[in-house]
Amino acid sequence: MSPEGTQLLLKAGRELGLDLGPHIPRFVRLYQMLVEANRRMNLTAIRDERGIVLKHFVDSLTCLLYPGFADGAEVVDVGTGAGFPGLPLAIVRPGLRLCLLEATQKKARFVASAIEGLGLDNAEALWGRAEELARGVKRETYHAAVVRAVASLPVVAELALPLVRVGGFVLLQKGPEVEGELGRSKGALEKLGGALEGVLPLSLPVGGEARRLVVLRKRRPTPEEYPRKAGVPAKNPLS
Ligand SMILES: C[S@@+](CC[C@H](N)C(=O)[O-])C[C@H]1O[C@@H](n2cnc3c(N)ncnc32)[C@H](O)[C@@H]1O
Repeated sequence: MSPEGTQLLLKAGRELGLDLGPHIPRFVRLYQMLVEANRRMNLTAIRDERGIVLKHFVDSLTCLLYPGFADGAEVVDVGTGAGFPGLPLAIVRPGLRLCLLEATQKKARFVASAIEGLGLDNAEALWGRAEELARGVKRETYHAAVVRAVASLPVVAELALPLVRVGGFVLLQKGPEVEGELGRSKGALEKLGGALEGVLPLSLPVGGEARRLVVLRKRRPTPEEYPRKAGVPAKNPLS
């Protein structure tokens, strides 16, 4: 990463109230690993330095504007792709324990190698589908889930809420279009044992793009029939 990229990251971090100074070596290393991996495979669509800094690193860190992440919490990142938002969260918050879940094997392999390369002992990569994990060993295991750019709200709710313990939360990183999805998701949330806790509007540092953090609270155990089999939530969203 160039000196300009580093300065941009520091400035954006300050706008979020974060001192990223101590974490710069890891972000530089992650940047290098992403650029190198993108030469070999189609890992991420955003490939320019400014885009990686603002749209991947900083956008991921906006999750921390929600004050609910307590040290010691186990957090699952559902559909982490190349590691977002999970890797930046693991870097900046060593007290959290991140599980980065991804259905595509080559992406999960990249995330595992990034965790090793960055020396993160508070993160693990998991290759699998959320539906299968939530119907098995990881059901109602996590204190929280984070989800960015995976699917519409009812679909993501069915993937993430069953993985979270009663009392925990799901944080969805969304754009302003989520306002339209909210009205159509009440039935799905009710079926899954969840409820909308709130929507936090924010602007991405530096560029000012509009974002929304949507918080779902897990109120009751999710009925056994959810999530439905792998692929069904996306094909036939709950209503
Ligand atoms: C558009 S990418 C976004 C990746 C990352 N969250 C980000 O914002 O950069 C969506 C990812 O979710 C993964 N995914 C979709 N459905 C999934 C499921 N049911 N279980 C696990 N991963 C899933 C896909 O393989 C894909 O890598």
